[in-house]
Amino acid sequence: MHTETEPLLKVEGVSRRFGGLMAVNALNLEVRPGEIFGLIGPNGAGKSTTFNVISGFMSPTVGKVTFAGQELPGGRVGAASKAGLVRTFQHGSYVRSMSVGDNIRLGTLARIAPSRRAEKVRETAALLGLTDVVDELAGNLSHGLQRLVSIAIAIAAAPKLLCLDEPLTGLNETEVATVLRVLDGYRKSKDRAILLVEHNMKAVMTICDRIHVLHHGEFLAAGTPVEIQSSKAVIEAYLGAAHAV
Ligand SMILES: Nc1ncnc2c1ncn2[C@@H]1O[C@H](COP(=O)(O)OP(=O)(O)OP(=O)(O)O)[C@@H](O)[C@H]1O
Repeated sequence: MHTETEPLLKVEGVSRRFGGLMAVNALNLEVRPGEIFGLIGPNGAGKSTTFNVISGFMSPTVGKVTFAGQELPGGRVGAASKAGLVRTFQHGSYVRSMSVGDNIRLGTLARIAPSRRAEKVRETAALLGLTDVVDELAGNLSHGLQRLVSIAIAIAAAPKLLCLDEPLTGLNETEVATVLRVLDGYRKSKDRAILLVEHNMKAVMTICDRIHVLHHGEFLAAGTPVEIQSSKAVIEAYLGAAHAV
C-alpha cells in the first residue's frame, strides 16, 4: 500500500531503445509527494521519451515504473491516468472546435464525479485566468491561452502526479507567472506532485524542489536548483547546446 512517506513515482532501471539509438538509458528517479521535480536536458536528451514511458504511451525496453505503490503495466495509458498520473504534451492537447469550458470538462471525465464536474470546470478556469473566455472556441484563442487550456484540462482531472511537458513554451510573461503560481499552489497539497519538463531555465530554477538532468539519454546530475546550477557537468552540457542554466 502507498503511504505518504513513500515516493509517489518510482522509475527503476528504465531504458528505451529505438533501433540502434538508446534514447533513455538505465534511468532511476523518484518523485515525492508535495514536490515539483524538474527533468531537464538539452534537445534530444530523452525527456519526452521518459514522459512517454512514465505515462504509458510507450513501453520501456527494460525497467519498471511504480506509481502510488503499484507497478504500472508498460504501454497502457488508461492504467496510468486512472491511477491519477496525468500528462500534457509538448504541442498542447485540446479540441479546437469545442469551447474552453467543454475542453476543461473533458479533463474531469475520468476522475471527478458527475455532480462535481461543473464546479470543477469553473474552479479550474478561474485558477488559470480563463473565466472570461470560457464560452469561446478554443481554436479562436491566442497561442498562449490555448496552452493554458491544455494545462487546465490536465489540472481538472485532479491528478496525483501532474506531468507537464514544456508548459511554458510560447507564453508571455503574464501567462508564465500565472502557470508558475498555479504550479506552486498545486504542490501545497501534500499528497500530490508535479513532474516538469521545461526549457525555461529561470522558471525551472525558481519553481523546482529537485532536478534531474539527462544528456544523450544518460544520467548527468541530480540535486537542488542551487546544486544543479553549480554543477560543472551540467554547465558544460548546456553551454554545448547554447543554453544558459
Ligand atoms: N518514436 C521515436 N522513434 C525513433 N527515435 C525517437 C523516437 N522518439 C524519440 N526518438 C529519439 O530519441 C532521442 C530522445 O528524444 P526525446 O524526444 O525523448 O528528447 P527530448 O529530451 O524530449 O528532446 P526535446 O527537448 O527536443 O523535446 C532523440 O534522439 C530522438 O530523435
